[in-house]
Amino acid sequence: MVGCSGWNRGERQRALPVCDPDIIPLPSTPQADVREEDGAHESTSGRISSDWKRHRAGELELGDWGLNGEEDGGSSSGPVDKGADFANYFCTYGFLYHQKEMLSDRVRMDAYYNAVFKNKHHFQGKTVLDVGTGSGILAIWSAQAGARKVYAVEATKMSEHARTLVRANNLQDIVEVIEGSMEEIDLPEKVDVIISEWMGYFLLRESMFDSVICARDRWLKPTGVMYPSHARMWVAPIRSGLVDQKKNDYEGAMDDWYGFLEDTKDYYGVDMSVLTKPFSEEQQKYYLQTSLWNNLHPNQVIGTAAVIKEIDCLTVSVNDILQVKSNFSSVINMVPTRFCGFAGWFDVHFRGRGEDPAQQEIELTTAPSPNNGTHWGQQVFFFHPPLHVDEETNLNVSFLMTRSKENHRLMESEDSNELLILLSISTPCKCLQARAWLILEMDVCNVGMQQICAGLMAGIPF
Ligand SMILES: C[S@@+](CC[C@H](N)C(=O)[O-])C[C@H]1O[C@@H](n2cnc3c(N)ncnc32)[C@H](O)[C@@H]1O
Repeated sequence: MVGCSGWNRGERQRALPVCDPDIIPLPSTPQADVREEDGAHESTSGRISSDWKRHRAGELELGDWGLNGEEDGGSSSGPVDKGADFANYFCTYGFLYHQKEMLSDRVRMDAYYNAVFKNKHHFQGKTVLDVGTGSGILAIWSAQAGARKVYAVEATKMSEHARTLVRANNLQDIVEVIEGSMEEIDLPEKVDVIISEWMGYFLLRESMFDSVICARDRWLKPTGVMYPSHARMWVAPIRSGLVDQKKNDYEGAMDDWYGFLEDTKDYYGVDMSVLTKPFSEEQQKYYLQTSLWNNLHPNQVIGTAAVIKEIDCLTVSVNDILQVKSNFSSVINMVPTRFCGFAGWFDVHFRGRGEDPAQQEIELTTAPSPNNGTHWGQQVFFFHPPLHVDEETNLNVSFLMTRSKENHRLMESEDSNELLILLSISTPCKCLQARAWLILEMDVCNVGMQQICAGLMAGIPF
């Protein structure tokens, strides 16, 4: 089954992802601009087109691109079904419009450009492997920075455009574009540098880092350098007007349902009201409690941000990223405000390696920013209803995010001490999803309760 349009309702809900249409929550949905009470502006607009955001959110179906599941982009690997993997993940990377969206992300581009050209010593006379070269941009920069040889591996037909671009820039003697899956191709030699832009939403979505790890273990020399070299995941409490919009949307869906019940009874003689509860639960699970993509303004972050995962790209294993587990504290640092949920984002660093460091370290961050948003934005998890909190309220948070197995069920949990909130985001990418628990314990004299616990279960896109 390729997607499922059953969830489409205007622009609010999206097709269920391909791999697990029955149980996987909806992808994050770019929302309309909403203004907070204090004027904070949550924008999902900007440089990045909605098609791109929808792609990275995994929302587009094959039909949207005029492809069918039989087409083979030369793309798959391992145990993942090749057709599904191409349909879910690789197909859109084969389009120029789509590569252009990444190439138009100035924060991303400036970071990689500076990382390469301010650290030419890592490239001059060296061999480089670009994992997932796309248009070939990172391979071309590597060659321009002085690399002796660059292997540019790309799973999709974008490899043909990359080859054309390499030739047009007269770098064909240095850059060799190889069409194929990183896991399946062979190189004639080991390399000094692996460069790749593998980061998905909330860092680990897309599971592309698995391919980079595989490449590193097979092809990086013992003295080799990773670009980027380090990555971190962050979480922080937020306020947001979108929480009200989501609630209104949910109530609108229920009003619509009641109208539908009346019509069905009046016109067709069948009383469907017995389905009201499952319909409502479906709406809650797959819309109300589904996390979403957003570009937050920094003043919507209402407490200290915490690092929940640190990755050394040189040493990390796939096992290390199957789960993200963290206990952290956050202190509300804003005058009485609404605590609507959490936002997650990431940064990566280009530091070289211990004995061969960068001359100039570069950071690429996707944190909320007034004017330097990225196409990654932030992933937002809401509570319903939001809580009112005072300055200096302590939040003690346990975070557990696990890459899901195919067809796993969303977890349910009952605990009398906990208010369980199920939030979910989803991905069709590589048939891998994840779920996350976020247990929130608050020091809540300010809100007049002893303890509030919230659980979060999310299909985090890996
Ligand atoms: C996020 S894009 C980055 C493209 C380009 N490097 C850039 O920075 O603009 C990732 C690219 O990697 C490719 N890719 C992902 N996994 C791959 C794999 N296992 N083997 C080969 N290519 C892969 C995708 O098709 C896509 O073109």
